Amino acid sequence: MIRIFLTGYMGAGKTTLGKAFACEISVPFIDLDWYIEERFHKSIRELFTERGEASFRELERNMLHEVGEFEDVVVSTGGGTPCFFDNMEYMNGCGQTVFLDVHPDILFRRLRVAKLQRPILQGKTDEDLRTFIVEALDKRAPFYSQARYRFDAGYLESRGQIDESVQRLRQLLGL
Ligand SMILES: Nc1ncnc2c1ncn2[C@@H]1O[C@H](COP(=O)(O)OP(=O)(O)O)[C@@H](O)[C@H]1O
Ligand SMILES: O=C(O)C1=C[C@@H](OP(=O)(O)O)[C@@H](O)[C@H](O)C1
Ligand SMILES: [Mg+2]
Repeated sequence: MIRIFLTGYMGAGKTTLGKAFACEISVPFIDLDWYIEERFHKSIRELFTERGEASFRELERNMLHEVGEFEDVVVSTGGGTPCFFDNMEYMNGCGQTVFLDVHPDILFRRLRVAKLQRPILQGKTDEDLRTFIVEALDKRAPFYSQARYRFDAGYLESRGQIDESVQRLRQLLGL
């Protein structure tokens, strides 16, 4: 049985790599954000706005427990998932956890063009965004570092790099 959780900051590549990796090893893929959006018929952005973050985190935990029961699955979590409740402990208890480690400069480059979909980054100037990423990584590091594996996901800019990363992840996990 294969149950893998990909964790890491926004823009680390959890969705991109998770999807390609699951396809490569022929295991169903679940992106926790998409799973939540389908279940509630709302975007993550709407759920944040309507309920507030605390309530979003509760439903995120509930949905994590739901997908954590699936057998043979690659799950891409949301960037904040490991940092609330005992979510990290839960994931370590039922599957293999991977922290996608990416340098803040690369995260900044990716997120400045993809911040609209992410409620937490809304309305930030470039300067704000850079500082915000560095500070958030500092706060979240104690959670991400509890993942069993650490993977350098700084190379996802082209199809070729994604393929190469998929193979590297495969080796890391011995699959
Ligand atoms: N070459 C690139 N140039 C700009 N943005 C990129 C590039 N590659 C990926 N991104 C962006 O970086 C983010 C990383 O991918 P994603 O898999 O969504 O990360 P995560 O799920 O960890 O938040 C995406 O939002 C994507 O739009
Ligand atoms: O870091 C966070 O707190 C969040 C990350 C997002 O997922 P991605 O990391 O896939 O962008 C999404 O769950 C939500 O916007 C909150
Ligand atoms: Mg994602």
